[in-house]
Amino acid sequence: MKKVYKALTIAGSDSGGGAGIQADLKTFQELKVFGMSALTAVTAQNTLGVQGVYPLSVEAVKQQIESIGTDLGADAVKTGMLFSSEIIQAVAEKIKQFGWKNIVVDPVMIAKGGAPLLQDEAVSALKNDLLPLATVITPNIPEAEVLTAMTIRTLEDRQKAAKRLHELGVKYVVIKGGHDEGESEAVDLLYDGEEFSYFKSKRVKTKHTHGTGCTFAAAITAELAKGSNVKEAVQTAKDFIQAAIENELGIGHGHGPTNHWAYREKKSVYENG
Ligand SMILES: Nc1ncnc2c1ncn2[C@@H]1O[C@H](COP(=O)(O)OP(=O)(O)OP(=O)(O)O)[C@@H](O)[C@H]1O
Ligand SMILES: Cc1ncc(COP(=O)(O)O)c(N)n1
Repeated sequence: MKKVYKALTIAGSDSGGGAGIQADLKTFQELKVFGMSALTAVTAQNTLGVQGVYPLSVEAVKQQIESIGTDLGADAVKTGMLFSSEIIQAVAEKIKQFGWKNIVVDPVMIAKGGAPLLQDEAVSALKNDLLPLATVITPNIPEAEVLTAMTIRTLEDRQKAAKRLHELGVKYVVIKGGHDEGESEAVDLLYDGEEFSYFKSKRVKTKHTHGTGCTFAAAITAELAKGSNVKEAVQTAKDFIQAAIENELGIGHGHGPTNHWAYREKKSVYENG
């Protein structure tokens, strides 16, 4: 029988469909991976901002993961908005219990509009409990600054931050360059503990970048689930997010979502000649 690859996202719901579990599940589907989810919080959210945050109980989070772990299993796991230290500890415990591999941690802290999606005191739980289990971590520049307690201005700063994150036990560190706005290219840096690799693309001038981080990390997760190595997975994720940003949908009145089906359409153009 044909192997079905499966990925689990442990994250918050974005009612607007551009970020959070919605972005993750759409991305998994586009990359032909069966998507499953454990919700940590429900947000009332649209392209204009976050109107409400409703965390779930630790018990509810644990039980969802338990339901998946005792039946379906997962070839890769992504974490997104985790909200509190209690939820982070429960997630870490369950990942260990089921012996899951290919763990992608997107350390979501603040939504683009400024709404906090992680409590301040939860940063140490993230560092101490979850990062040692992570295969890949994908902070943007502000998140990397919080996790390393350093200011990041130059590429050398980013390299230094990546080394610090690697010391916390993460195998591969990707520090994304979406926030490096003065540049004409969007450059993501990957550190594997020995060397740095750079993934570059043309920076798109657009305000429709809601959920880029979630989508990028979900694409890495899907590719790891299918057996790609981390470098290959990051390259596919970079191509996926570039297509999703370039082919904007232009919906909503604020910062709109990216186009999750653009990569598939672009690929089929190539494949069909
Ligand atoms: N304007 C842009 N043009 C091209 N690529 C971009 C642009 N903005 C972000 N990216 C890419 O999108 C991915 C996500 O990067 P970013 O730094 O925006 O993450 P993020 O801030 O966590 O996203 P978000 O918080 O919006 O979900 C990276 O691969 C980055 O290079
Ligand atoms: C539920 C949830 N998870 C993650 C994000 C981050 O995405 P962004 O920074 O693009 O708003 C979000 N807005 N909502």
